[in-house]
Amino acid sequence: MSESVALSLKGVKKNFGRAEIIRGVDLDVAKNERHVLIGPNGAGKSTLFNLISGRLQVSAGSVDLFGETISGKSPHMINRQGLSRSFQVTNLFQNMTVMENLRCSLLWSMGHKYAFWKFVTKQREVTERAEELLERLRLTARRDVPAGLLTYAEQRALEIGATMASGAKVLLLDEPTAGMSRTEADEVMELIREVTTDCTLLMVEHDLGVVFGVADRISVLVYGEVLASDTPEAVRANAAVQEAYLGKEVH
Ligand SMILES: Nc1ncnc2c1ncn2[C@@H]1O[C@H](COP(=O)(O)OP(=O)(O)OP(=O)(O)O)[C@@H](O)[C@H]1O
Repeated sequence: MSESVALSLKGVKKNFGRAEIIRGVDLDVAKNERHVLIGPNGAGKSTLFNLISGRLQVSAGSVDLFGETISGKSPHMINRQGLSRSFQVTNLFQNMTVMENLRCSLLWSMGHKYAFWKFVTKQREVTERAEELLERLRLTARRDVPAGLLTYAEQRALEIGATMASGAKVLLLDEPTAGMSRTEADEVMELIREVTTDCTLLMVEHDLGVVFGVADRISVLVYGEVLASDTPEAVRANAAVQEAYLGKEVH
C-alpha cells in the first residue's frame, strides 16, 4: 500500500438480493486529492458512499483508510479513524450560533483525546482555532447568528467547517451544491477549496461546471463499475465516457 493513498477500494461489490449494484470497484484516492465521483442516476454513487462510510456492508472486496481496512467496521469507528461524511445541513445545531457550532465540533474531537484537567487548559486553544476557522469560512461577521438563520450557502460552509473541526482527514461530500443558484454554488465551492486544503475529498456532484472546476481526478461510475478514473482533461476526452454519460454537455 502506497503511503500517498488515503482511501483505497479493492474489488468492492454490493448485492441487494440478487441484484448486483456495485460490480467490482477498484478506486484509489490520493492524500489531499479532490476526487469527484460522477455517473448517471442509479449508477450506484450513493451506495458506494454508504459502503465507504460503513452504513452498508460490502458483499465482497475491501475498503482501506490510510492502509487500514475499514470495511466491516461501524460508521462510528470509521468516523473515529478520520473519515467523515457530510450530510447537507442536518449536522448543525440550528439554535446554536455559528461560533458555538464550531466550538462544539472542536471540543468533541478533543474530548476523546484529553483528560479533564488538560481539556480545561485547552479551552483557549479551542477558541483560537474556532476564530481561525470562522475567518477561513468567511463567517466572522456572522459568529453570533444562530445556524438556522444563515443562508443556505452559509449553512453548507459551516457544516463543512464543523466537519473539518471535528478532526476529519477524509471527507465524503454528497452533492454539496444541490439546490443552490450558480453564484451560491461557486461561492460554496470556493470555500470548500480553501477549507479542505489539508484534507482528502471524495465528492459526488452532478453539476459538471463544479466538477471540472474543483476536481484533481474524476471517476465515472456506470452500472456499478468504474468506467474511467483520471484527470479532468483525460475524462473529458474519453470516448467511452462521452458516450455513456457526458455526451450532451461535451458537445
Ligand atoms: N437498499 C436497497 N435495496 C435495493 N436496491 C437498492 C438499495 N439501495 C439502492 N438500490 C438500487 O441500487 C441502484 C443504485 O442506486 P444509488 O442510489 O446508489 O445510485 P446513484 O448513482 O446514487 O443515483 P442518483 O444519482 O440518482 O442518486 C439503484 O437501482 C437503486 O434502486
